[in-house]
Amino acid sequence: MLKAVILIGGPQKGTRFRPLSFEVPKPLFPVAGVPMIQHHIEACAQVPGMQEILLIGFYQPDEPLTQFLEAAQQEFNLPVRYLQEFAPLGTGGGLYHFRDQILAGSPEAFFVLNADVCSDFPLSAMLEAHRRQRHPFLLLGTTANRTQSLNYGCIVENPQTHEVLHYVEKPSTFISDIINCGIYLFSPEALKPLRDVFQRNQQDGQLEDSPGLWPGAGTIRLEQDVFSALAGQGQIYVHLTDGIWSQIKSAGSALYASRLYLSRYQDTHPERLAKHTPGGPWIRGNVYIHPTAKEHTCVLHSIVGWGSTVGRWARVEGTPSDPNPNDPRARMDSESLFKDGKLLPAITILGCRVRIPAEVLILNSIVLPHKELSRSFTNQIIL
Ligand SMILES: Nc1nc2c(ncn2[C@@H]2O[C@H](COP(=O)(O)OP(=O)(O)O[C@H]3O[C@H](CO)[C@@H](O)[C@H](O)[C@@H]3O)[C@@H](O)[C@H]2O)c(=O)[nH]1
Repeated sequence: MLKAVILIGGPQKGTRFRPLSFEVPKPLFPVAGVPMIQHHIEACAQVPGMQEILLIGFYQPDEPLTQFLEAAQQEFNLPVRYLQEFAPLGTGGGLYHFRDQILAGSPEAFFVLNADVCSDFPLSAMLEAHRRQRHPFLLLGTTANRTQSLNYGCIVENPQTHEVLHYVEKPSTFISDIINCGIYLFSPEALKPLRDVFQRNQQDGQLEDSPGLWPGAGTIRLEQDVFSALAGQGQIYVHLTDGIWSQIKSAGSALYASRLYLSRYQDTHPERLAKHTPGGPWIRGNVYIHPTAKEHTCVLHSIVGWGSTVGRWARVEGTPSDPNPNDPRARMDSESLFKDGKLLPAITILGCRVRIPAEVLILNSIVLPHKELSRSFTNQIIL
């Protein structure tokens, strides 16, 4: 029997996702037409023996989250429950705090997934690898180029055994081009080192300063406190993948992730892709059309918030910030909005209930919710 835990964080996280995260918590933001974590849940539900999926985070369980959980339980015929941390306990604190719930029913192993990643989730392959060796920790790893690797957890492996010999979270200089995907398979024994960190934290008192995290003993950073500490001791292994994978940190990366998932829909969900119908729009590429959308305008490389309207013959356009197509190891850059005091050209984002009149151009701009524009704008943040 297996379980899965999805780490969904909380309201202080996902600030690079504003203004989109004002309307809906980031883990529920639609990517390729469905909430971001629905892709995770679908992948977990397909693994034979999956018994339960637990979401751990520090959001208040509000209406959208409750509705999502109910719908997911029905669709996948599995318990999908939310466990709320009393404070931000870090990526490992919630796992330790809710250990009894995770281990209830004695699962053979449990997956742990960061909510803000897009992947084809090779969970069955990870399970096979785990069953061969039964090590406490199995990390999914992929490659990144030298510069971009510094934005991730970096893994030095033994290429023969795939043991993790050295792990550094977001190093300041190059360590390895193998990066941590934030997708793990843990055996029940993995909770023992978490208990050791908890007990050490209790003895040592005040934790070293970790911005945004609760300063109590219950806070555990999976990456620094566990992976770095246990690397080279025969407990942590890496499973390498060259499948699709990207982080979803900003609106630009959500758009890129949508593209990756849409390209998989041909195989996984052909019913979600728009088809050409007589008299309907001409469909080029892999397209998801929201049932409420009416097409009579040009929207490119943009995210349009709920309830927004774009007038006829208007053009809403952004500049995609996709990884360099000429570098097979390139990943999304952790984008910053400004360079040398200037707004960088990026995707256009319309917050919710924005009104764009007919026949205007909105280019490389971010429009905050509830704005009614009366003219064209280029390279602006409209407050
Ligand atoms: N429940 C809970 N979840 C949390 C907390 N803090 C973060 N998370 C969740 O844990 C995941 C990781 O978040 P970050 O702490 O922001 O780390 P990161 O910068 O995304 O880096 C992590 O992911 C990379 C891959 O995307 C890794 O390369 C890196 O090593 C690390 O694991 C996200 O899904 C986030 O919502 C917390 O206190 N509580």
